[in-house]
Amino acid sequence: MNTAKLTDVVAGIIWRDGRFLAVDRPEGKAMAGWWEFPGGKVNEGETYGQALARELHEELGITPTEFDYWREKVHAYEHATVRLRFYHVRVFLGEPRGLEGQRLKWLSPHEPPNVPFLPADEEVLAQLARL
Ligand SMILES: Nc1nc2c([nH]c(=O)n2[C@@H]2O[C@H](COP(=O)(O)OP(=O)(O)OP(=O)(O)O)[C@@H](O)[C@H]2O)c(=O)[nH]1
Ligand SMILES: [Mg+2]
Repeated sequence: MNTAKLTDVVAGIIWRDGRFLAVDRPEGKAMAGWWEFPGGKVNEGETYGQALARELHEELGITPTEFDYWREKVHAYEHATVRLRFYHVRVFLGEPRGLEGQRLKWLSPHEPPNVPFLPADEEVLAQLARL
């Protein structure tokens, strides 16, 4: 694995009433049509927490106020190897909206998602179901 090209990504598992938020990747983005946890690439000079708050604000218009690091997952795609850091977001301000044209779904961790999640997320979903 080429770790020199590791891309750091943060993603939020945003909880409400026992469900978490899934979004799809809109046309124009790499891997459009796949579903994921909202988030994105960490910028230089940013902490992971700052990156998470920025991405959730850019993509959904919300401000996370209570979140905890959960686990990481390294996955090699053809174009890049990503190191995903997942956070449980328990409390946030604002109502999530798909500001980049994403569709939103609140999913139960105990039911099959019935939408195609990014390959790197499959193991994460399976672990969520066991929490
Ligand atoms: N946000 C997010 N990205 C994921 C997940 N799983 C996963 O493999 N990725 C990968 O992580 C990488 C970065 O995510 P991103 O495209 O959201 O980055 P970004 O918001 O900064 O987008 P941009 O590059 O268009 O500005 C992509 O290669 C994406 O495929 C996930 O659950 N959430
Ligand atoms: Mg993103």
